[in-house]
Amino acid sequence: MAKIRVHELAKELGLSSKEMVNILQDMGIDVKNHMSTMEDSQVIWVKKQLKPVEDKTQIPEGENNDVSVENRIRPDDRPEQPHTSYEKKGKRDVFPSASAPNVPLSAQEDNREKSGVAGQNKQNNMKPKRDGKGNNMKERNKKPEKRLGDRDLIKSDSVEIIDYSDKIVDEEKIGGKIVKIKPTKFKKDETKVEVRKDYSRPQKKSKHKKKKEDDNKPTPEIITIEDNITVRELAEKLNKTPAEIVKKLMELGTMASINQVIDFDTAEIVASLYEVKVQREIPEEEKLLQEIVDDESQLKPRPPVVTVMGHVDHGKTSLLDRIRKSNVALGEAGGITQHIGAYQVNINDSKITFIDTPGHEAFTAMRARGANVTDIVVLVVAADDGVMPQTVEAINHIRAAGVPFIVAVNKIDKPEANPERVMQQLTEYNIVPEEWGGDTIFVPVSAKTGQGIDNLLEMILLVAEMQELKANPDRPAEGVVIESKLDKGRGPVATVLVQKGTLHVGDCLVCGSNMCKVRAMMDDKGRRVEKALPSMPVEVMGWSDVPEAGGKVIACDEKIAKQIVELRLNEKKLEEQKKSSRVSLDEFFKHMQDAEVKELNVIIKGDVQGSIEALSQSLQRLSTDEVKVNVIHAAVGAISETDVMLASASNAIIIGFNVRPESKARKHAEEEGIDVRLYRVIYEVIDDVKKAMAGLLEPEYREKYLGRAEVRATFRVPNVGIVAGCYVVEGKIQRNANVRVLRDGVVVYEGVISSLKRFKDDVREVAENYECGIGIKDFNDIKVNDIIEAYTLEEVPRQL
Ligand SMILES: Nc1nc2c(ncn2[C@@H]2O[C@H](COP(=O)(O)OP(=O)(O)OP(=O)(O)O)[C@@H](O)[C@H]2O)c(=O)[nH]1
Repeated sequence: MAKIRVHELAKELGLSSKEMVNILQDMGIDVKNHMSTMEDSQVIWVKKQLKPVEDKTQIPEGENNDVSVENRIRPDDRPEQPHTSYEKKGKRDVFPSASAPNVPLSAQEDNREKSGVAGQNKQNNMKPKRDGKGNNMKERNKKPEKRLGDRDLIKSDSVEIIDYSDKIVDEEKIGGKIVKIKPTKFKKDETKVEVRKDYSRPQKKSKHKKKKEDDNKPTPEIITIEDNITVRELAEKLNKTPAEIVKKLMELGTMASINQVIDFDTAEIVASLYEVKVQREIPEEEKLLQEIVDDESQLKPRPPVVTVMGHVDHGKTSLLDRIRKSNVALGEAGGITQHIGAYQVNINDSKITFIDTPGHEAFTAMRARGANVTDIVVLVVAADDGVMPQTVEAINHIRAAGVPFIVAVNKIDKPEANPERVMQQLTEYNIVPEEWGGDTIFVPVSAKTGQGIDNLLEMILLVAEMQELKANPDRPAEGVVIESKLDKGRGPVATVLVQKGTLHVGDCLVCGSNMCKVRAMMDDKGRRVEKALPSMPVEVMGWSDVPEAGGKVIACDEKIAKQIVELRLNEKKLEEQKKSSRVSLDEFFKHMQDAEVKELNVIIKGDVQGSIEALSQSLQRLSTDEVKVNVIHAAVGAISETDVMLASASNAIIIGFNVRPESKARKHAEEEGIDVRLYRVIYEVIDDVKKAMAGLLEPEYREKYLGRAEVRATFRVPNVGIVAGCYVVEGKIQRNANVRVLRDGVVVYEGVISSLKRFKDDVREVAENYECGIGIKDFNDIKVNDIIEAYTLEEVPRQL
């Protein structure tokens, strides 16, 4: 049965997959997601429903300047039809029908008869059956126009309808075949329409075969599978033979052997062919550790977690120190603060938690590990220096994370301070102060004198209030490791920022493949504490090993913790064997086809601002309806480790234009599997990205010269052809090499070696100054004195 996937149909109709799924579900068609498949008859019906009504003048010029042919709008020149609720203005019906939908059925019938398409109509019990027997062969053999999406429909030799309904109220002509449609809802149980592609007479089943089928176990209604399953296992679950499943997969265009592993989505599609629902088996870890869903009523306000970012020397550390010390100076018990990676301050009965490691390295490193700890960012810009490269870098990091921020204009005590200039400069990055009509809070401060610090803290609380930051304190704790170290006296120690629940001494924690029975906890002032509430940083002792910074911490039962650690250790081993699955330009198209990626995030580093801007604009202009190119960061300078971290956190590729990665960054990129591409010509970048978007990015090949042989004699070998008796004059000749035949310095043929022999023996290689017999595939015009040049093609990785 011809199938079309929802995302294919969406593409054809110029809709996003999500829109298509929604529309189909609204129409009552049973589709789960973009990978779900639809029957021919459903596709035709849907297309009819989505038929546009406007004429070509309604298509705005340049509305769709998409490069892909499928997305180009073609005017619909059919008669006007009534609007349906699913009409899309400006989108053409890409399935031009030969039949006029508004023409009465009888008239269509006539047309068909005239065109000789319809053949004998057979009444088969209550199933009106229409086939093409006796049809005009010309019509049948005529190659229909090929269009994406309906290729399967066209491919069929004939289409036969078996409709159990009383009345057929619509029909469609496909590639010379008539399909009758009953436009009822297409929910599986409701529809009774079956479309058969096979035009041959239905074969009677042999009694023997029928009996065998009867013996078969019934097809289950629902099966449960994990993320992957072998074809054999799937067959067992579906009570089918593995061969049948292999065949089904082949029909779907997937060649799989019985023992091959297929993914969940593919298995789901196969199962849907038998109308079997598929449930995902819950992973072991999820079974052990069920996520606690907090009820809205249990949530209580929690302090905001703040990170300070900005350009080097603009005063991040000074500001953090000033805030911490001024807070201690306010007479808090506990005395001198100690550095544990984060601290809390009290302002008017409210608390603010500051992450004590300034800069976007820490911020993005956390995010790269999936830990979004920051609620608010304070962007420090020195009033005497203005916006600098790292300021811009920080802005991009903040935006990529989608975190609200406040601008602290620092060093206002300096005579040369010019806060207005900072405000002006930031407008270039769409950061506009509130007093100028924008929505960003700017606070002038001096970390040196303490001026404006209280105001800054109040503004932080204000932003926090607007965010309504809440957490449930009455549940087992969850948090994140901010810093960790191996302490000589105390063993492995980690600063944990509690995010949900309350952490108690004596709790059992897991973090990665580490466990901790909390022995003792210290707050940021070095005092022992028994418990830690949400947004509170505490130093935790009792770890089995040093947990990784950025690691997620979960409190649970000790027995469960042990099982989880064991599971994770096993997974870690498997992970190491697997290759990283990060987005690379080469793989982008594959992901895109799977509709996993619709956005290509790009980081651009270049030598001069001008070329970066040009490149950035050109790349963004490549965005189409389906694929968006996002330049998440563009800056002057070498590719740094933080760029790699940002790429890792945002699943981006890095484009270096006339710059190289720093050696640390290169190493990091390799470890993380980040695609770093270096270019010297702008159009090459654009070309590659374009190709990746169109799925055409081929690896580059470089020719590697092997050697030359001179033809000294030729022999005719029966059943083989002409073989050249040669002498290797330079280098070597390899059996698997590509060759070109040179005659008087001119290439007369290029091909591959079909045989390489030393005397009577087949050999893999013949070295310089040896004789050999060379046969060239599909080439017999070899002559004495010809030169055979051998070379191989080496794939040149496009990365780095
Ligand atoms: N006059 C004046 N100097 C300041 C102020 N804030 C910081 N400084 C000085 O600026 C210099 C840099 O301050 P830091 O706090 O180290 O800056 P940073 O941004 O943390 O720098 P890195 O840690 O190197 O990125 C130091 O000499 C500070 O004393 C301020 O408000 N006024």
